[in-house]
Amino acid sequence: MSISDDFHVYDTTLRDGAQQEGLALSVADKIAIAQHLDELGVGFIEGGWPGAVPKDTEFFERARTELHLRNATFAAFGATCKPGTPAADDQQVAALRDSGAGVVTLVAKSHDAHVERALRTTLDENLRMVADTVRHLRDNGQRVFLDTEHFFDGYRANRAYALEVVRVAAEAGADVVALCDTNGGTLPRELQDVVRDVLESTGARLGIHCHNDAGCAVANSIAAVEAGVTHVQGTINGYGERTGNADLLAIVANLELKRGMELLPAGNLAESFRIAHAIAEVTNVPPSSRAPYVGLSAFAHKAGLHASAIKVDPDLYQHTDPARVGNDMRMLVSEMAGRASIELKGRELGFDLSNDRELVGRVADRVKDLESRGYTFEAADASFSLLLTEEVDGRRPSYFDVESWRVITESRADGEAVSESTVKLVAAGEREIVTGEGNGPVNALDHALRTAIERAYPAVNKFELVDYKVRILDQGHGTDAVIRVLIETADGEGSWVTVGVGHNIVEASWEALVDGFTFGLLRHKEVAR
Ligand SMILES: CC(=O)SCCNC(=O)CCNC(=O)[C@H](O)C(C)(C)COP(=O)(O)OP(=O)(O)OC[C@H]1O[C@@H](n2cnc3c(N)ncnc32)[C@H](O)[C@@H]1OP(=O)(O)O
Ligand SMILES: CC(=O)C(=O)O
Repeated sequence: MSISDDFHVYDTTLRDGAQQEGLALSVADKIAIAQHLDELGVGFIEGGWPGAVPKDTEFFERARTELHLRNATFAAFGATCKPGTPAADDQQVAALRDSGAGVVTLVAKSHDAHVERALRTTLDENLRMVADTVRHLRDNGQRVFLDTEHFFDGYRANRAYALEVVRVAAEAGADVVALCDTNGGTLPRELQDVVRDVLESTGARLGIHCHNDAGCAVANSIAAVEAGVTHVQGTINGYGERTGNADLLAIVANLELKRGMELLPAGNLAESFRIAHAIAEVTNVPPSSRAPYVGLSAFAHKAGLHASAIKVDPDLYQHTDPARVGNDMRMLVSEMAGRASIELKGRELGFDLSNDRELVGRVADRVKDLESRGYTFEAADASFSLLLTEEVDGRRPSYFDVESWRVITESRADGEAVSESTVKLVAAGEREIVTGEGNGPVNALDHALRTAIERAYPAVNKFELVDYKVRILDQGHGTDAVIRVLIETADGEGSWVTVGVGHNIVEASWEALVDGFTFGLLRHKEVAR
């Protein structure tokens, strides 16, 4: 049974979410996602369409033994029986019956044109298919929910018939009839009027299933709840066919935080950020940084004026406390920063700048100047931290003095190109002249630099370049344009990003590389020698 039957949080990531372009889930992926969903505390997990999609059939088989759900109940999704076929003789209905799922969610036509043109049957036969299939599964001891496909378009075309489908399903024993905005084109006020009418006309328990084609899926779902539905469907990260389904985490956060409803087990809303990102890892679809509540940018502040108000009270520029969904407020330092942005970012990085107005102003001016030359600090916290340390201490943190570096790339007879670099520097009083080889110039410089300083600073062996991004800044200039390089370095416990800018891609990379190593040594509390 679900946590509370009064209100259903119904997740369809594994079925409708998997209908998203570019998303392909293995059975193991589906099992991993189901575990996350159960941990989050949704009431129902729609696992797929057994009998139609072989992977989904296998998922239900394996789920029976491999998953021990604490909060959720599995729902198997599938269509009503075929026209002219009794439900008891329909093979696909049999697969739903045999899936072992406690709930079967049937999809049924409720739009007359779909019945006549897509299903190619009569309106009465469709009603028979709905009633027969619901009764058959109920007799098998399963709970039945019914998704009324294209309900809102169907209601517009033929209200009496759309209502009749809801009535017939409820009378046959469907616990919930979910009204589907399948094409996602309905707007909130109209949707709310329709939901109210269906509730009054049929008395059935209603649910809502929205798609985001008009950008209104979450708003429509909330509007439906406000009109009286007690079952809401959606997907994590809004995955789904075309523009996606309603984002379930945004719906739940809105209802819990703004309507005072208790939908997840106590405290679990704060797991939203972690679970949205963990599921994105499994789907291998980069999470949208601008997703409401759980996006990395959802509570990131860039404008100086915003920061100055946030310094007084974060609520002045945030609709809710990010901690309530497990997210964090972040200050972005850029050309749009003012003194308050610098002060708050400094605090985030461990510097108390509150009493040094002049220093903060100087840092803001330097950031604006550097950004006008192509640097970006909002993505390169580590370079900003070095800049700040330089202003606070009066000198840039430095662990080695570079005399010179050079790199050549050679194309060999076998067609392979390899790079070789030489780095000359002084570290801990010793002059080092080191060569490094690599499959590219940055790789060769990385090898030479770490070899040159590893004797003085062994921590450098933990550093690894995990990401490298290049961007041409003034695209009109072609190959002599200004280049920006962002390098992400990791040490097994965390990662940091540094920036370099130059007309030469290797020069820009070298600057980012040196900053990356310098910040890493600072992070490891190495003492400059
Ligand atoms: C709105 C939604 O997202 S609903 C979920 C949709 N999901 C999917 O389609 C994913 C899984 N689908 C599949 O694996 C396949 O499409 C299947 C197995 C369901 C059907 O495959 P096929 O039999 O090859 O036919 P096809 O894919 O062309 O589907 C159309 C058939 O389904 C029938 N059909 C469509 N809707 C329904 C319904 N609600 N109830 C019963 N039959 C239906 C059509 O009448 C047509 O039948 P016909 O071939 O006998 O004329
Ligand atoms: C059932 C379903 O996924 C829809 O109508 O959109």
